[in-house]
Amino acid sequence: MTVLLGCIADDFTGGTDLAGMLVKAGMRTVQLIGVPTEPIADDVDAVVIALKSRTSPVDQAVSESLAALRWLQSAGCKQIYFKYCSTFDSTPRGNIGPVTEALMTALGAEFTIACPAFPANGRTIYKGYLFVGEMLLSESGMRNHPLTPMTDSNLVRVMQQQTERKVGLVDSAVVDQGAAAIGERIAGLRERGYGLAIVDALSDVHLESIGAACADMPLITGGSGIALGLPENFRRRGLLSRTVAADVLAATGGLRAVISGSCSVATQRQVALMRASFPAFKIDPLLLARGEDLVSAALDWAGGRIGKQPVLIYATATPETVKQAQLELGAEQAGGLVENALAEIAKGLVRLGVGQMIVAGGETSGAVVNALGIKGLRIGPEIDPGVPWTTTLPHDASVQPLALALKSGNFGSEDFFLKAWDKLQ
Ligand SMILES: Nc1ncnc2c1ncn2[C@@H]1O[C@H](COP(=O)(O)OP(=O)(O)O)[C@@H](O)[C@H]1O
Ligand SMILES: O=C(O)[C@@H](O)C(=O)COP(=O)(O)O
Repeated sequence: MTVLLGCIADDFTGGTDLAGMLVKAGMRTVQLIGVPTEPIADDVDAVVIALKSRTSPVDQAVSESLAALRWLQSAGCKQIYFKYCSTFDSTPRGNIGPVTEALMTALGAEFTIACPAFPANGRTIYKGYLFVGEMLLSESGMRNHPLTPMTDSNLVRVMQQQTERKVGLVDSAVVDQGAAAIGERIAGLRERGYGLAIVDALSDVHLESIGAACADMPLITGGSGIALGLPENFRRRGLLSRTVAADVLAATGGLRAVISGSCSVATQRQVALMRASFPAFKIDPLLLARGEDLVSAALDWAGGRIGKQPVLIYATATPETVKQAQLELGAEQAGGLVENALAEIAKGLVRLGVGQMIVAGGETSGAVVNALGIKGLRIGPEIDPGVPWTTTLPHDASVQPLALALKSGNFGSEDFFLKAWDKLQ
């Protein structure tokens, strides 16, 4: 088996976002949860190893990323991709800079790019400044993120704080001119001692040009956007088929459920719409803290209702309600209580016969995937930009695959929880 592209993602939903982009562009892709201990299937063009390293201590993020790199190198990968968030989520110390630097050193890479742009989801970069929709990153909701508040939109500055290597810029005027011009600018930067460049991108055409310009780089770093242009590089070299369908999943069946622990604006709208016409059960961290057995209550409730239509179990709440819970319990304890409860509920739902499940929220997805003991996911068709359907890789041939959609808090249209099922066979 030779895997063409090896990817390291700093969280689980970010991993499926990237994997979905690769599948959309024609690469058969699996996402592995952590560094695998067992061999993977032969029919795979790209592997994403999903870590939970976005906010872990720098040393831990670096050592886990290097362990992932070693596995990807042993699988024969021709190029390595480090995936982080399209809003460049990181603390001033890292982990984007230190992990990038460690991967560059291990790969002997003298230069790489950093490009979190994802225009389809409103993340664009202009003159090195990251925009979220109409707003600068530092004016968006990300300025209040509990773990990685982003208060500077200038990515050259942000990245330079996190790395010893000199950080430059490939601006949109150059990117507009296409791959050859980007390559020339990069060569110029390298001559002047730069080791990294933030690359502007405002459109998918830009992403494709950037992908083409990076064909020979041992390491690429970014959000999922620039993955759009990479498969074509492998096709041009005759390494990737133009005809094999990449998004085919094993058939799944069973009951349907949505679990939501995300309190992001997009998820709040999605939960409100689903609650209006489907059975819904709310998880309140304050009741959990008082020792109420909401896991059994939710499963008893679901057992009586779940059938032809999906059910929703959610902790999603407004910022005021979340703040109140955090004041009483502490942010970490409130989050942990909810994550544990939702993960136990996910296990119970599978026992009840759920075979198709949507999970909303990055941390929530991590908790659910770990509780279900999932080792890997085969990536299928896109539901909305950044969110594909996946099916669990069988760890035992007798176990039916589970269809899972791991939705980043900020992704997906308002009717995401209603329409997603139509994309399953
Ligand atoms: N009602 C609530 N009160 C306090 N914390 C909550 C509540 N609902 C969810 N949470 C916590 O908020 C965090 C949401 O993070 P996450 O799942 O990553 O979503 P997103 O992708 O939107 O950031 C989780 O730790 C979750 O347990
Ligand atoms: O690049 C992105 O925006 C996403 O793939 C991502 O990483 C989102 O993280 P969460 O919001 O924590 O799910």
